[in-house]
Amino acid sequence: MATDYRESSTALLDEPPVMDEENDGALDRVIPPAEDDFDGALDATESKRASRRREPTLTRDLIELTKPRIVMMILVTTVASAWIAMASPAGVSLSLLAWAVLLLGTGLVAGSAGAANQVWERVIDTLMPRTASRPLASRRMSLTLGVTMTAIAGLVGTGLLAWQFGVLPAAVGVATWALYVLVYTPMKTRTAWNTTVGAIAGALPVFMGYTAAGGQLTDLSGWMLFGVLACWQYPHFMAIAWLYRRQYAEAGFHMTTTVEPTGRSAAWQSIIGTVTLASCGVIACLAPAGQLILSPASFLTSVLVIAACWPLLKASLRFQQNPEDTRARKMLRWSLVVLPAVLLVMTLRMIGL
Ligand code: HEM
Ligand SMILES: CC(C)=CCC/C(C)=C/CC/C(C)=C/COP(=O)(O)OP(=O)(O)O
Repeated sequence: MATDYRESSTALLDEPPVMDEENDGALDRVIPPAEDDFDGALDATESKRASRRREPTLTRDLIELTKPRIVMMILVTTVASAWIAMASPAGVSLSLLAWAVLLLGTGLVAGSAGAANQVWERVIDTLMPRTASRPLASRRMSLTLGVTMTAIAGLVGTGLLAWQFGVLPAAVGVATWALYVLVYTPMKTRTAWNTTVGAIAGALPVFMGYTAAGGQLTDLSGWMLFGVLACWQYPHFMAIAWLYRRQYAEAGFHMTTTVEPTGRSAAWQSIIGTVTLASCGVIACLAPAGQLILSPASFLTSVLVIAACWPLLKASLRFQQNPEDTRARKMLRWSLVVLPAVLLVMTLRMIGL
């Protein structure tokens, strides 16, 4: 199992982020110290991390190279998208083999994108405690192996998708890969608009699942799925960008919280992202086949979407009142619950609830 990504993510959700001791004076002028950052907590964080740390092995490093948690969540969105597409006018039912190929192919292409990002960022990753122990950054894995695995996973994944589902889902995968690796990754050190590009890249995989199951690129439900995914990434990432703002600033990344360190912009982006995410979900529930249907099912599922988004909106509003780590961590936790919940409600609606 992955060492750095998993550990740091768990720590991110549970504890105050570890701040670098060096350059604090200079950095404090730009980004004030976190309110709940105190020595006892940092010591506890370090010892918890040390007790969780497992010996890196080649297998664990290969998994970690793919950013496995993001891949898992991408696969959740792929399943929901394919299910929803199956219920669309042009939808086709997927066999067990087709499901397996869809998940394997998408997982390999997404894993290849995560690996390529780590190849690209192998030097800058050494500058952040969050990423410094990644296999390539720590030099446990050679660059040749990293590049080889990136290429094999990408080519096999794309080949599988093209073989089973034709050109369209495979082409969406290639386009997503290119946007994430070749556009988003270099943008991270140039402009905070990188998050918008990342949000598009993170949402595009819904069209892999959607088109693989016969959905058309012109379908409203496909675009509402895309909207849910793209908007969700604002509360999701603004929380992370706040918690890691010092590490991002020290490493030279341009994120909303490093260019606008009061947290106000991050908070508003989270609020607007959550409201728009809920709106996309509601539109999809009201018009599952493209036309407005006012029925008890439309009403019930719309209410469920709003109820599912409510805790995230509340967390974002509380963060807006007072941007601090505990509130950001709540936003992040809720983001990871809200996405599968909204996708579940949308799926139930589309398949005929
Ligand atoms: C603008 C887009 C996004 C950015 C910048 C972003 C960034 C991040 C970062 C930096 C982390 C924390 C990792 C750590 O603690 O080291 C994270 C966690 C995570 N992200 Fe995202 N992410 C984005 C979009 C997505 C998308 C599209 C998905 C999947 C659908 C996703 C799923 C996750 C998951 C599941 C976690 C794991 C939290 C955990 O480890 O428990 N993210 N993200
Ligand atoms: C099918 C396919 C190609 C899927 C790709 C999925 C994809 C593009 C996910 C993007 C999510 C994203 C922007 C993560 C943050 O990366 P980061 O580089 O900011 O994270 P880091 O700082 O942890 O490296």
